[in-house]
Amino acid sequence: MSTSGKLYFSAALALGISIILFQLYGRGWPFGLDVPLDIVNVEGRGRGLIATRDLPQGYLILKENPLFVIQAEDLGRRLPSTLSNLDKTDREAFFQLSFPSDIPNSDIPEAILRTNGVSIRSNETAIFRLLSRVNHGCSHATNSVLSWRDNHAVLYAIRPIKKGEEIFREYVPSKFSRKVRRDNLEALYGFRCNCPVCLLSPVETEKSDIRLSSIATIEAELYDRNKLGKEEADPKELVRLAKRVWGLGETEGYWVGRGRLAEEVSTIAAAYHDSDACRQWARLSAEWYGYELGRDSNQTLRMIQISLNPTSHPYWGESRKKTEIGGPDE
Ligand SMILES: C[S@@+](CC[C@H](N)C(=O)[O-])C[C@H]1O[C@@H](n2cnc3c(N)ncnc32)[C@H](O)[C@@H]1O
Repeated sequence: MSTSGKLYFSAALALGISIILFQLYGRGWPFGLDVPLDIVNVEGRGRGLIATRDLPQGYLILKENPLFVIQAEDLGRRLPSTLSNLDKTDREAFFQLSFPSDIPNSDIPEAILRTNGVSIRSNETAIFRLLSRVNHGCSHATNSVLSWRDNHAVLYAIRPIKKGEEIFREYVPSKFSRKVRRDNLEALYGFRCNCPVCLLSPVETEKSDIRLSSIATIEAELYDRNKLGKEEADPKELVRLAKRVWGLGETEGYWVGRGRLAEEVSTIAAAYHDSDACRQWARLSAEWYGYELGRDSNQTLRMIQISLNPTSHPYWGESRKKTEIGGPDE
């Protein structure tokens, strides 16, 4: 090979290796974002992420390693050493994240952490370059779900997202009236929610509030596990409640938690010995866990396993009564 050929080959090899390393370490494409997202200013919410093309339901929008993970307690002592252990690029990325404007300089690091920290396990908070840019959206504004795997976070599209749409996730559950949601967010995160659902007209807000409050009340009753298998529990009534929640969620456009809801009904079916219903509800649950948490998530795989073998359900035959529950379409 000629000298110029060797040079050309080495340059191409070096470029290839650097691209692979960037991908592996989740830093993204060196000349821009390697994800179908852009960071833009959004009215009333600072900066946010928008989709740069249509994303289908269940799409893995982002998979990201945190800049760091920190124990939530005793932050004042841990944060300075955590930041000084970061390399220069990561430290700069941290200081580019947002924080309230009225903060004295000495409090900025902690303010950045509080504004952008994502709770990943009980008592652990993580900071991300990109995921920390996702704004909160209540109810049907939420179009993505963030979950934590062993050492990285994933963000899935819970519904199809159009090119130019902002990506929202729930910082806290939003099955409350607008006033309660906004007060919660203000108390916990220090901002007044300006998501599209909180900006609905008073008439639309009232309708949405009624649906969300009903979902919360009915779910609380449904998830009261003690009811399962008790003599007084009426499995058909529990399934009716689950279908009611599903229907209200459909009208509201609020789909977060459908994997768990369908799993609950598969559990009722298992407890009351209805293998057909258990199989069908477990299949539905696997489908929705797939959208929310990924098709390779433990939850999805567990529900696929149950759909293949309903009697392997841990609650199989828990009740002495045998009852036909019926599938999702009945
Ligand atoms: C994790 S950061 C999200 C990214 C941030 N908007 C930015 O400019 O980098 C959280 C902060 O964004 C703003 N924010 C997020 N969701 C919001 C919403 N629904 N309404 C108003 N502000 C919001 C608040 O200032 C909040 O403290």
